[in-house]
Amino acid sequence: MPSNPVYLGVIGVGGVGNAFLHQLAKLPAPPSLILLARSSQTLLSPAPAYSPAIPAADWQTASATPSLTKSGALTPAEIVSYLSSAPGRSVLVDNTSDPALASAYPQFLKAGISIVTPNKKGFSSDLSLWKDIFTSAATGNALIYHESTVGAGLPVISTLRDLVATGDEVTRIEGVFSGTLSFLFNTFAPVSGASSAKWSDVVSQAKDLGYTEPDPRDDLNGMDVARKLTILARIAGLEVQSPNSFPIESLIPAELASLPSTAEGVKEFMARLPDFDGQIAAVKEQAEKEGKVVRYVGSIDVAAKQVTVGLQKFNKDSAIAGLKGSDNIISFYTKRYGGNPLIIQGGGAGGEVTAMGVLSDLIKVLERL
Ligand SMILES: NC(=O)C1=CN([C@@H]2O[C@H](COP(=O)(O)OP(=O)(O)OC[C@H]3O[C@@H](n4cnc5c(N)ncnc54)[C@H](OP(=O)(O)O)[C@@H]3O)[C@@H](O)[C@H]2O)C=CC1
Ligand SMILES: N[C@@H](CC=O)C(=O)O
Ligand code: NA
Repeated sequence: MPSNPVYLGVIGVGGVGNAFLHQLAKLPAPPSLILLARSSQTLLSPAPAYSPAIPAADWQTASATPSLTKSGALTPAEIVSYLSSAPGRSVLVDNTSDPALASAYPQFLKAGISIVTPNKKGFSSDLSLWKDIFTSAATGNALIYHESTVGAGLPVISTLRDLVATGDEVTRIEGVFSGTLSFLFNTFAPVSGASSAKWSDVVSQAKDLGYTEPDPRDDLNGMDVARKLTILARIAGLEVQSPNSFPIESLIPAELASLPSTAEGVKEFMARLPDFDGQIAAVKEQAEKEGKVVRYVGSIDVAAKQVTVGLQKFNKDSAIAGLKGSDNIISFYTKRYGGNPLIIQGGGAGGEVTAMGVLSDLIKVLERL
């Protein structure tokens, strides 16, 4: 056993969680995976030995291993207690989008458990939670990394933190922040060639490709973009109270806006969405008449303390109009970079690229613990 062993708890085995576990298994010396949970099941390495470890690549069959302990869902307090009693430092990887787990991060951090996550909820809900997370990390001497909360694995958070830490002045951040909405508009309203794709079909495709949030309405209503901008604005120094502090343009048809936030609600939404394909087709046609394409963008004007989220029309030869697939493009305007912004571009959604951001954060934690 290494002299300073690190123990790992992973929650969530969906598109991102599954890709993360497979990437983790390929590390030359992965930390010991001792807790693996999904919504209703938990697998544990039995205490007090915290051994054997759960095989990350074979997690789907691991629950049949007699030497591992199986249980239902544990509370955050039970997970804190289990991980903090491990015979070494421990790290929680939250691959869910659960707000309740995110609001328990301070408990983990105060107990010295570091956190790595693509879950935006902890960093983009009330400002008080954001502050509590970072003060709790300092109190518990724990680390917290969340690169994949913006731009999936693209180095967006680390770049912004580096700009700020080195004393640059960030004046504006703008671009395409949603892999789902990028894919939808790039497919539905491409710059070259005509597309006969129906909006609702492309939404189903984005869901099947693992680009959407667990509830795709969180992408279509602009909230996912608003959460990402809230995170970036806070790192840039703005005290944004919540993602509802600024107007957000929703692409959800008004008739479907009050469906419940349940699995049945998602099902009904997807089933009825084709009835409203004409609404977004009209937006596309209006842009076409002007020789433009429509795209969903966001921007933060740091000096004016203003955040905007919504549709805009773009000339067909612009960088934003020409994006492909699920690409994000994020431009940082700063004092040092002057009129030519620092630009980050590439795939901004999907299990593999998001897991890469989570795993690279974990590697940083392992190096720094
Ligand atoms: N997909 C992407 O492209 C990107 C995703 N992200 C973020 O990554 C996170 C995961 O996304 P994704 O993998 O696509 O989502 P999925 O819906 O595919 O997976 C979610 C997983 O979380 C589990 N889960 C949900 N709630 C709980 C809970 N309370 N306790 C334990 N497990 C729970 C689910 O359990 P069960 O299996 O039982 O249903 C499932 O395994 C989200 O926060 C998302 O915003 C960030 C960047 C890009
Ligand atoms: N649903 C999100 C996933 C990444 O954050 C998106 O489409 O960008
Ligand atoms: Na990122």
